Order: sequence, then structure tokens, then C-alpha cells
Amino acid sequence: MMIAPRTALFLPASRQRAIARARSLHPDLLILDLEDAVAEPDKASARAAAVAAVAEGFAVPAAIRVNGGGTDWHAADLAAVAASRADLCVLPKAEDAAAIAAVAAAVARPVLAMIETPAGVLAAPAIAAAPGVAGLIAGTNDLAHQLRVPGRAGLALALQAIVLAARAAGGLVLDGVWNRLDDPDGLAAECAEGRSYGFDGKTLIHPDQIAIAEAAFAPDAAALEEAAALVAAATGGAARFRGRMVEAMHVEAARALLARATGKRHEPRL
Ligand SMILES: CC(C)(COP(=O)(O)OP(=O)(O)OC[C@H]1O[C@@H](n2cnc3c(N)ncnc32)[C@H](O)[C@@H]1OP(=O)(O)O)[C@@H](O)C(=O)NCCC(=O)NCCSC(=O)C[C@H](O)C(=O)O
Ligand SMILES: [Mg+2]
Repeated sequence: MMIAPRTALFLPASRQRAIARARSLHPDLLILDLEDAVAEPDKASARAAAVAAVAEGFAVPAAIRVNGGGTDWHAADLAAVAASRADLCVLPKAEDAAAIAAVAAAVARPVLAMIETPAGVLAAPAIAAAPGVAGLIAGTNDLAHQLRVPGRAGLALALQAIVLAARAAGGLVLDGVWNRLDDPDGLAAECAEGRSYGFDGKTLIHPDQIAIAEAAFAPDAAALEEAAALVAAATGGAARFRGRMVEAMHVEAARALLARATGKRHEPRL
């Protein structure tokens, strides 16, 4: 089980300047994209660039998002990831648990499955529990498109189903991207909403978004102080703590919060 990223930055593997810039960035995870961010004529060169980039190394863990099953590039992408030094593979438009297990076996590293179609949402519990799947990512652009909803409000049920499926399988779960590059307040608000749904972190598309999402998903000082006090005071069974009832699950949640806050965020435990 890897420590869940709070911030996962997508970048097109076809953009050398973005790759160069990413070397000095510190999201919890980089995702070099071969799928929708890359135009068809650039697919092969982007694949080679992604493999070269992860071979050179980044300061943080790096994933490669392959093209989906049924596309002309899928098999070559999987072979490239399998032979690469990528920490993770991201599979878009996941819909079938058995196919995803086969992808995880082929790339021989953990897979983050993107849930971004109605069929994917309905299959999310089986996908999250499939062998080799470390967690789920909500693909909100594709999901809104396919559900024919104009905005995030119409995604609420799907987003909560994705969180539910990931948690039931014990995996991590990341929220979708915020497209409006010039609206940091909107990003912060969407991060807060995603956190309230239970997401561990957010996928991002621009370096300027990293600090905003990191702040939104990091536990604040007051929460950490309270968690430490609760763990110290824990006696087992029901108890009064600062005016409220606490039981074992509250102590467990406090311990998890403290562990997450002190975890080495740039070293995934795979
Ligand atoms: C959205 C962008 C195309 C905007 O690009 P641009 O206008 O060039 O940005 P800036 O001029 O503000 O860039 C400033 C410098 O930062 C570098 N940069 C920009 N974006 C990134 C990045 N993501 N990672 C690393 N570095 C980045 C630029 O190169 C500039 O540096 P320099 O060249 O040295 O001056 C662009 O931000 C972008 O391509 N973003 C990522 C797009 C992407 O990966 N999309 C796929 C994932 S989103 C998705 O598909 C989710 C899901 O599937 C769904 O359905 O929702
Ligand atoms: Mg998508």
C-alpha cells in the first residue's frame, strides 16, 4: 500500500519543456500522459520521451498514463511501461476488472485505474479490488462528457461511488482535475469539496495548482494537535474527550491522520 498522494500532476509526455520543468517540482506524484494530452501523430515519440524521462529520474515518484485498451497504442504503451522505471501505471477509462488485472500483470507494477465512464462507475468496486490496483482516480472531464452533465454538481453520485469503491477495497482515491487555470479560488473550493467527499488528494494540470491542493488536503495544525491529544488520552471503549464521545474508530482515525502527516510523501510504499 502506497502513501496516498495529495497532489498528482499530469503533464503531456510530448512536451519537453513541461518535463524539464517537472524536474524542479514537488507534487507527491507526477503522471506523464500518453493519452488525451498527446495528439495522435505524437504518440510514439511521447512514449519514448516518457520512458527516457523516468529513466533520467525525478525528485518524486512518477507514473505513466497509457492509452486505453482497444486503442492502437495500448499494447506498445504497456510494453514500454513494463520496461521502464516508472513507479506506477495509470490506466484511463477503466471498465473491466479482469482487463485491469491483466494490465497490472503486464506492466508488473501497481496500477491506478481511472474511473471516467458510466460503465466504469458501475464496475468501480470490482476494479478497485482487482489484483494490482492500488487505487482509483476520478476522470471528471470524461465523466461529465459521458453523463451529459454541465458541471460538477451532476457528478456527485459518481464521485461518491468512486470513493466508496476505493475505500471498500482499501485503496487510495484521487479527485479529478480543475481546468480553469486562472481561477485558484475555484480550485481551492473544489479541493475542499473533494476532501469532504473523502478523496485523498487531487489530480492537477499546472504547476501553480500544486501548493493550493497541498494546502487543501494537508491536515491543519489544530487537527494534528487534537489527534495527538486523542491518541495520548485513549483508554479503549467509549470515553468523553473534549466534550464529545470517542470510541476506537476515532482513535484509529487520529493515528492515521498523524501517520499521514508525518509519512515520507515522496517515497511510495509499493
Ligand atoms: C494546460 C496547459 C496546456 C497550459 O500550458 P501553458 O499555457 O503553456 O502553461 P504556462 O505558460 O502557464 O506554463 C508555465 C510553465 O509551466 C510549465 N508547465 C505547464 N504545465 C505544466 C505541467 N502540467 N507540468 C509541468 N510543467 C508545466 C510550462 O512548460 C511553462 O514552463 P516553461 O516552458 O519553462 O516556460 C498545460 O499546463 C498542460 O499541458 N497541462 C497538462 C495537461 C494534461 O496533462 N492533460 C491530461 C490530463 S487531464 C485529464 O485528461 C484528466 C481526465 O482524464 C479527465 O477526463 O478529466
Ligand atoms: Mg479522461
